[in-house]
Amino acid sequence: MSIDQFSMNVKENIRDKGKRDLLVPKGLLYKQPLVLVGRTDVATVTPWLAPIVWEGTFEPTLIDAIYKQQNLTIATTVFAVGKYVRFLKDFLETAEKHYFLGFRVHYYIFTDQPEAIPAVTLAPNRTLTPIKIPGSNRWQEITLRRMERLQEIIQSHLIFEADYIFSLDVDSKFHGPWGAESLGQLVGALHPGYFKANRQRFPYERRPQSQAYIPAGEGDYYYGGAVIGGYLEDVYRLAKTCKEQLDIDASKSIEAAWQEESHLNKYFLYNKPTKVLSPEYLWQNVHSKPEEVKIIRFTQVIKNNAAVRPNPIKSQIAKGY
Ligand SMILES: CC(=O)N[C@H]1[C@@H](OP(=O)(O)OP(=O)(O)OC[C@H]2O[C@@H](n3ccc(=O)[nH]c3=O)[C@H](O)[C@@H]2O)O[C@H](CO)[C@H](O)[C@@H]1O
Ligand SMILES: [Mn+2]
Repeated sequence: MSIDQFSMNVKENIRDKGKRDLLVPKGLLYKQPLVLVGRTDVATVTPWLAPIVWEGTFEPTLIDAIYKQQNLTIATTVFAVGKYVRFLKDFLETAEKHYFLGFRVHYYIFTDQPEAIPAVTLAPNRTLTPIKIPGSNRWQEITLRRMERLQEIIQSHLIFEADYIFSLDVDSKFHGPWGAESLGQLVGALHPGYFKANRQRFPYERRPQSQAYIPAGEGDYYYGGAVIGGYLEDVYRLAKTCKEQLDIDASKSIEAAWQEESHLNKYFLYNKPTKVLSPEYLWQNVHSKPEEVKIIRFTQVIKNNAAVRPNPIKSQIAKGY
């Protein structure tokens, strides 16, 4: 399928469903939005005027009511290769308690062991499709290959089946509500290790030979590779671009500091996300919870990399925190 054909299919898909207007059910009651009252301890908007989503910046009753009317399907892709299948049970069980409750969610589990997917009871309107892929003896290969798989599945299936997509790390658990406030055209999440850091400290790729190179003095935020979301068309373009950049790097035998996460950061620098999720949506319990983080919605579980990765390397076991 050509890109033009693909874009047309996406547009048809959207037009047919008549979605994306923010229609509110008549008579819905919610707290008055006040122009002079809001979060003052954190930035709630980027310099390019994309919302940064924090507790207290949105009204869940209102947002959910708006988006429920759109009859959406949220595709959610998760990779569980090798020993990472052990994370699926908690991931799915906690997602069923907190993630897009009341919405149609379609999980796509990419794994080398479909038989090891645990039988978790899903709420009505929620389904799970296993997709068998080969294993690998390098964890870096598994994480970076996600971009290629994402591109393929969006193009071949998801544009016909879903309205939004999230790609999430499997070594994660939900602890608090994650709903329609996270939806947008192109969505990234702030990495919990760097939201207070000076941009000089961000672990961007710093070698000019890599396509993921970000020069000193540039960069907005450090985004985590564990959460990518948006419209299918936009995430398709992101995945396709990152995959191409990863291939160019591979042809020069260079691998960016944090694989596809480095390429994602490069992409978001020049193709800004339209919505940015605060670290509430990507937490790690190794950090003590600061005052600004009122609620933790999604965390990376503390894992013993040596025990779960096919090729643990000491220097890569901890990222600058
Ligand atoms: C919090 C966060 O933003 N994490 C990112 C970070 O390290 P992480 O330490 O979070 O990377 P990770 O080991 O969790 O790997 C990322 C994901 O790849 C999959 N996987 C990985 C290895 C394996 O053997 N089997 C398997 O299925 C699995 O879905 C996992 O969640 O950097 C990685 C790239 O270097 C990814 O960008 C991660 O998203
Ligand atoms: Mn992870």
